[in-house]
Amino acid sequence: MVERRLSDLGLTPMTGGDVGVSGLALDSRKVVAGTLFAALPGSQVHGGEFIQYALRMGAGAILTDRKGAEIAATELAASDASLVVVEDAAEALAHAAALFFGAQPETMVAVTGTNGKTSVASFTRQIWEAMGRSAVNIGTTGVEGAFAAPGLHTTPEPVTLHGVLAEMAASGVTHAAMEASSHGLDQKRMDGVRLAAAAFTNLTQDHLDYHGTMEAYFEAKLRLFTGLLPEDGVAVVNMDDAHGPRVAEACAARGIEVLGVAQYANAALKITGRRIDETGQDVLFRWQGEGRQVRLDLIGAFQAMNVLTAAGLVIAGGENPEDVFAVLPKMTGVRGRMELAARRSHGAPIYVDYSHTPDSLEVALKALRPHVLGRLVVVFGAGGDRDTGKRPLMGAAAAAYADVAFVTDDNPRSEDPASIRAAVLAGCPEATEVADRAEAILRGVDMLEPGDALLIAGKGHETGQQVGDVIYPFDDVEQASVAVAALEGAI
Ligand SMILES: CC(=O)N[C@H]1[C@@H](OP(=O)(O)OP(=O)(O)OC[C@H]2O[C@@H](n3ccc(=O)[nH]c3=O)[C@H](O)[C@@H]2O)O[C@H](CO)[C@@H](O)[C@@H]1O[C@H](C)C(=O)N[C@@H](C)C(=O)N[C@H](CCC(=O)O)C(=O)O
Ligand SMILES: Nc1ncnc2c1ncn2[C@@H]1O[C@H](COP(=O)(O)OP(=O)(O)OP(=O)(O)O)[C@@H](O)[C@H]1O
Ligand SMILES: N[C@H](CCC[C@H](N)C(=O)O)C(=O)O
Ligand SMILES: [Mg+2]
Repeated sequence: MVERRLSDLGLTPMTGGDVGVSGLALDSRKVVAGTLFAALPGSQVHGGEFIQYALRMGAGAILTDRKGAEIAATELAASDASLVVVEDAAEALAHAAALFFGAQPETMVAVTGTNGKTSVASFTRQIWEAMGRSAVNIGTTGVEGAFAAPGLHTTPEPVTLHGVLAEMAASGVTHAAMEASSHGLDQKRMDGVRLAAAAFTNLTQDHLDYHGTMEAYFEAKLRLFTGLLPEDGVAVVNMDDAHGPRVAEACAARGIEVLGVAQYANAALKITGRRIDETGQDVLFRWQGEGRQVRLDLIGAFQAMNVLTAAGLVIAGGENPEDVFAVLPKMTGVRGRMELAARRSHGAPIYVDYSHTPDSLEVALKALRPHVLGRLVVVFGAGGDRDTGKRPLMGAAAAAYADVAFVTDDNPRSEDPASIRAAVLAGCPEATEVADRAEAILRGVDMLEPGDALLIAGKGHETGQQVGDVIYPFDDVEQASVAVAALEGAI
């Protein structure tokens, strides 16, 4: 078993010796003899409350802040475990985890923003792979690519993160693109990652339950550029977004090179034209003033922005731009993002998309509109135990950009599903309420006529419907086919 001294992890004990620790844990329930337990402040409770249990399980060292040390003062005084007290225990843990596990892929990039992180991370990995690199993307969909692991968090906590980074580096992965969620940035989950580049996609309303205000939400995202990206790193910034120029300014103030991406504003990588067709789009863009054309088999202008943002990250990571542009036509859509899930026999398509914010619902519906001759139907809901303010705004987006809307459940979690639906319906009073998601999908599919299209929004790649603490198996893509088969009698 690997043992590392506290000093090798950048930690100086206040009491006790420079002991060796055999593992790291930020959850007391995972402590075994010899572990360093990091007692971090939480949103519900301070981890200091659990120091007593960690000590009972044989923790060799405790890392915490002054408050944590105060909470467990009696137990700590009675224990011979080493105690490290720092101002910011989460940050210290992130760096300690990076040192404990040691290796990470040589080239790592990160992407933040309200929408598009998973898509950009996946396209970045796809570009690297098409260029012959051993690459992964890490985020909402787990670890995908040359190394696979299931995901729990969009940005995993540092012990899990660095454990998996070291494993993938040992197995030969050299390139990784990861999602930086606002929770992850705020909780310093990825402070120990060495970044070559970082991207910003956009900022619109989400997660105000956690951050309180849009400004605090933005500040959390900005940390990627002001706190994590080193000065020799490159920032890839969507200059069309209202917050893009602020990200660029913050980078410039630190001497960080900015590579802008845009379709409207000025930028190094700029989309200048687009022709859409049934299966995708031909995109004209300029790179440092020179025009180019690329074919993308992806639906939606936003996907072209995501692909170019990924191209920017790969270029920023040191690859030759010509080689990068040459592989862009190979990009395939990300599971559950504008995925063609099924078709009625008369041709009407059914798309599944992970839009679960007001902006992404609007973006997804607008992206489909030019492909639809008849009516655009949407089935959607809003998650429980999440930002409540976004519910009527999602309703309003559906009312404005779809012709017919069904409001249903999407992971009500601990909340009363009917009141979530009522909050959504406040924004789209003409929508039809159908509590059961399978039934809502069936009704959406049933009403499709030739020329119509259905968007099933909100769950994307998810395979469960969480009601209370129970996750029932549920897959929108599968339900789309089930509905078509049920209606057309061909299972
Ligand atoms: C709101 C939030 O981000 N919560 C995360 C946070 O928990 P917390 O601050 O609420 O923790 P707490 O319950 O107050 O406990 C404080 C500390 O005591 C520890 N503890 C707790 C109980 C115990 O018995 N022993 C113990 O040691 C906890 O591990 C924690 O370190 O730290 C925990 C440990 O890392 C996370 O598991 C937990 O994620 C929860 C489960 C969660 O749902 N997070 C979501 C909202 C999230 O992070 N989402 C973003 C993506 C969002 C997006 O962009 O769409 C993500 O990156 O996945
Ligand atoms: N660049 C973009 N601008 C606006 N909307 C987008 C963009 N990219 C994707 N979307 C929309 O947002 C949805 C989620 O996309 P994606 O999973 O890539 O985002 P994410 O940031 O990883 O989300 P999460 O925070 O839940 O992990 C998509 O299904 C699509 O509807
Ligand atoms: N990462 C997002 C996922 C939301 C997906 C949607 N299906 C929901 O449950 O709200 C969140 O935790 O807010
Ligand atoms: Mg994601």
